[in-house]
Amino acid sequence: MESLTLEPINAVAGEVNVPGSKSLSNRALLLAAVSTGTTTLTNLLDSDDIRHMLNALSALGVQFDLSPDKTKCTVQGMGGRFSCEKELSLFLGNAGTAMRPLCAALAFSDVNVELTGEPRMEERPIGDLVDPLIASGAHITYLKETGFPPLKIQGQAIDASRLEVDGTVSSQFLTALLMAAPLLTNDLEIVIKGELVSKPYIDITLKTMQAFGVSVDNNEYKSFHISADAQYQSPGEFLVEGDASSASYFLAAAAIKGGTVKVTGVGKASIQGDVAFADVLEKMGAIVEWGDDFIQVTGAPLNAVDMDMNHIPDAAMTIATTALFAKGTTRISNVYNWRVKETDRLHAMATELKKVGASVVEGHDFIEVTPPTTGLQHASIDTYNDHRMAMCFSLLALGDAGITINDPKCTAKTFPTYFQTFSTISR
Ligand SMILES: O=C(O)C1=C[C@@H](OP(=O)(O)O)[C@@H](O)[C@H](O)C1
Ligand SMILES: C=C(OP(=O)(O)O)C(=O)O
Repeated sequence: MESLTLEPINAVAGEVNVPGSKSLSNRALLLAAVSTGTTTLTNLLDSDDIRHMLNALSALGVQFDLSPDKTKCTVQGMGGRFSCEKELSLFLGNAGTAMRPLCAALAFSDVNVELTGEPRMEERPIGDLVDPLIASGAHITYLKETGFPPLKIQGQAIDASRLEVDGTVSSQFLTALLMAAPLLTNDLEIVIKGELVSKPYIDITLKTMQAFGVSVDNNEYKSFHISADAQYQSPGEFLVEGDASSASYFLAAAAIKGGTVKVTGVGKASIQGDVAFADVLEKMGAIVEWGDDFIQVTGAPLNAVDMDMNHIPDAAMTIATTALFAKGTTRISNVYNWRVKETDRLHAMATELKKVGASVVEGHDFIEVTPPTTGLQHASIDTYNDHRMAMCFSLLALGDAGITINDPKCTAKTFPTYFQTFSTISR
């Protein structure tokens, strides 16, 4: 297997313009496809997850023009539901932001499709989305395990007026229903069962829908109402913000090493909840400066934190490796759903942190990390086909022992050029 050894880095400094947000790229592509009018998306992310969405849209007959560097895409909106006579099989890799939203949108469309993915996708739950759709008349079948992809969808117009969705495992199920709701011709009430996780991603969904002309009544994240006359209208142009989760690695590097790093493309005007990662660094002792379109961090001695990080599930992983450079025991709590993402992230993180000498407690929904007293050890880190494992553990190069990352190309899911970009802030 390919591996990459990072020698110890003496200092970090510089400026990084992060690539476009995965969450916004895939939401905006889907909404542009079902809008009336033509949309030009700029600063689109070029990565595996986005490629899967683009391939799916293309197979469904959506016309778009992608620039040679794949960061600008002009989409001809279809003005409503998908319609395709051919039977299709759409391979969506391990992209949750393609699988879940396409599942709901296609269930309401005139299509006959199978949605498939990588082996890990077949272990990532989707029953909390599919079951309420089936209960309201959609024709969806599980092709292997009940509750998991692959799926067969025989889409059709349904006249559901109320859907109940469990919010305790993934916010992407609610996101999928919200984005698909305007494809129905009636009023829809979506009611959340249990405590909704990853709430800021719902804000991304609602704000993106708003940009495409649809307002949703949000009753304190407990229920949502979409009116029968809601219809997507192209905004003409849509600028994808830089990815706030991708920004976390560069900001953490500055916090750990003591230099100053400025990340541009995302800032205090961002609609992504993961910008709150910078607040965690500040709480740990780093100095943070904000602009509308940038975040700048200057390092200082770091102290451990004990925090509920349910609101920033992706960037919270970066705190787990940053904790190796902080004084005391860091506790990241209320992150049960790390277990159902690209890998079981609680277990993977605990296993690999132990390899560098940390003391780790892996709980059902939390992790505690205490740095070793005798210095970090060099280790060969397994990444479990999880882009964030590779990116988080690159921060170990800021210690005295360096680090070896196995399968570094797994960052292609959201950040194919990660290691090149990381080297630009290394001094
Ligand atoms: O809606 C989104 O764009 C996402 C929601 C989050 O998932 P969960 O809601 O499953 O926590 C996040 O982890 C994922 O990377 C992207
Ligand atoms: C959980 C993630 O991805 P997905 O969109 O596939 O859920 C992630 O990018 O960390």
